[in-house]
Amino acid sequence: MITLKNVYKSFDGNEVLKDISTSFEPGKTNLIIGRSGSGKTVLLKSILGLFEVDRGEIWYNDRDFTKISEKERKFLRKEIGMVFQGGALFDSINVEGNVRFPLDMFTEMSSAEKNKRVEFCLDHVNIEKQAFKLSPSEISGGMQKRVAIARAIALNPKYLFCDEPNSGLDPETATVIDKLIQALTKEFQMTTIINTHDMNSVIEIGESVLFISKGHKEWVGTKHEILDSGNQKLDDFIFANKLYAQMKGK
Ligand SMILES: Nc1ncnc2c1ncn2[C@@H]1O[C@H](COP(=O)(O)OP(=O)(O)OP(=O)(O)O)[C@@H](O)[C@H]1O
Repeated sequence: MITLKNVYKSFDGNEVLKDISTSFEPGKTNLIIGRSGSGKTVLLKSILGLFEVDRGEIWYNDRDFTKISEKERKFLRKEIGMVFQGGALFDSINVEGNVRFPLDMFTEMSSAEKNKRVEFCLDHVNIEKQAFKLSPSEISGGMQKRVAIARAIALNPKYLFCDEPNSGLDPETATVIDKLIQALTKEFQMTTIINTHDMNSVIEIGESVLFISKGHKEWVGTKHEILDSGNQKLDDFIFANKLYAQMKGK
């Protein structure tokens, strides 16, 4: 569980996050949605500790990230997996090398143990053995995302962060990636937070959806509640997409 209490963040007097309090539960895909510039990335980076917040608390279970020492932060970071926008694989190393990378960096595992873990992770994201030796540029965009997910779960994280995980993918492949993240979240009981613009993701895997507008928390609910939220800003955001306007009869 990750819990935020009254989080504020500003840049040069420009308040980007305003009094955000919310929680993200384990075993669930927790989505953060909002217009471009609403503060989603700043929020994600603040939770990750990549930005220091001005005020407020960020709890990872019983640890307040804003209060713990740098040593404790380093330890906590090992419990976090990250899927970056665009995948961010290392192109100079092959598929299995990308997944082995965090194991080389952060564990004392033997070579055989690492091989086993790499195979386990790639198998979990349905990457076949023939692709293990290929370089990222030799595989499709959807496969690259799956390898990025395999790398993110390599250290068996308690917390998984995904920044626009299906950007640049066709809708069908995007759904495969969304469902894969959801399945892994359940299997490993991770607290997963996903930044997305994609209403299809909301409808597919929006078990908990946080809508932010101009840095404010506007609404939290499930995909089942979102079409009838009664929140005007959320309606304006959702129904800007004609398909959802039709679903609602607008
Ligand atoms: N490092 C920074 N320095 C100054 N201002 C920043 C910084 N990062 C973000 N901002 C500002 O914070 C606001 C929110 O940006 P953010 O990137 O969080 O939006 P977003 O909701 O993620 O948008 P998008 O969906 O387009 O990625 C913007 O006004 C942006 O200019």
